Amino acid sequence: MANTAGLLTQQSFGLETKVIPRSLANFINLAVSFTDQSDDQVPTVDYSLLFSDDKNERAKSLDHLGKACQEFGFFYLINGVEESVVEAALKGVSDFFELTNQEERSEYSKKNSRDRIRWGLRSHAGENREYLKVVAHPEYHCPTKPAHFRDAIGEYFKGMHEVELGLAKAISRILGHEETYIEKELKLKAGFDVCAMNLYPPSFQSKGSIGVPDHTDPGFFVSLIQDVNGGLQVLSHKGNWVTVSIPRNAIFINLGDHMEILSNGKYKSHIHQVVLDNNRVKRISMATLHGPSLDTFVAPLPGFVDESCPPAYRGMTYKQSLELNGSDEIDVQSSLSQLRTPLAV
Ligand SMILES: O=C(O)CCC(=O)C(=O)O
Ligand SMILES: [Fe+2]
Repeated sequence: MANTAGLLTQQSFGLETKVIPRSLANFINLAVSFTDQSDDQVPTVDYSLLFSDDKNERAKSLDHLGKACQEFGFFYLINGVEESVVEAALKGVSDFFELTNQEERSEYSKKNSRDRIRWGLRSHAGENREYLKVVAHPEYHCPTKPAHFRDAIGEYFKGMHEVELGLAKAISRILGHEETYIEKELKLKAGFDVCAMNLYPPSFQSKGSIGVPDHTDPGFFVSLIQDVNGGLQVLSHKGNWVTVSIPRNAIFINLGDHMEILSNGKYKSHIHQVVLDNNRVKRISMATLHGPSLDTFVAPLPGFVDESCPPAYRGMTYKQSLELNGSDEIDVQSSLSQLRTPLAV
């Protein structure tokens, strides 16, 4: 049997793969930073400092977040959601895949384009994962089995929604606006959030080494947690694939397509992929795509557009952009390449 959610962490050292206790994750992450290309070390942002009463500390951490958004587009967030809530959510997802049988899970296979819960099993050369997608916000949908699954992931969504509003405030300030600017522009209080809970390899076997092919995600940002490190890679500004090794008590944040559109390309949505490790390690991830409300018209904001910087993206509602390629809302597929105008860089 593979590892239990939240107990073990896997790190890759060169060609060798080791499974290590989660409690050693911080230490190992430090060790890895010496062997990684330090230029591409993922920044860490302390959520609590963004709202510090100490003016200097707050200004310093807002500046750090601004740089993380502009120079990376992704970062580890600490002190956002309590570790026990994250652990319980991952355990809930693990239980969903372990304590239900495939027939029960397949009840959530595609029924129609308005599905609010959807299960799928992909096992071919281009994609290898089993997933459960649920709409987490503005209404929360979730299978009722196993017991505690709904509550465990519901607590995580509640915490992450607060963090989403907090990050919107912080980024609004960084951009020189009043703090509810992004929240209002994206109508985040009615924001459309979808969570993809993924199991790799699907049913412990895969056909090929790709878990999820390279892609970007729509929305404001994606928050991601995982039970073992290794597998998720993000393409940095410098063109390097960086392995996402989430420190203990942190959440990985990757800006989404609609932040790139809103900022007229100042903040980029980054390509990422999941690479499997020859079926040797079971991995669970929970990727939540935090989006604007479905009726929000998203286009580059006036502050990012002028004569020397014309709009590099076409505007449309979030719903239209999710359906542009014939996908359903719950698929949360990117349409960024179709939204870029010839002026995009
Ligand atoms: O499983 C992961 O680490 C990432 C999954 C992902 O990128 C997605 O569901 O959009
Ligand atoms: Fe993704």
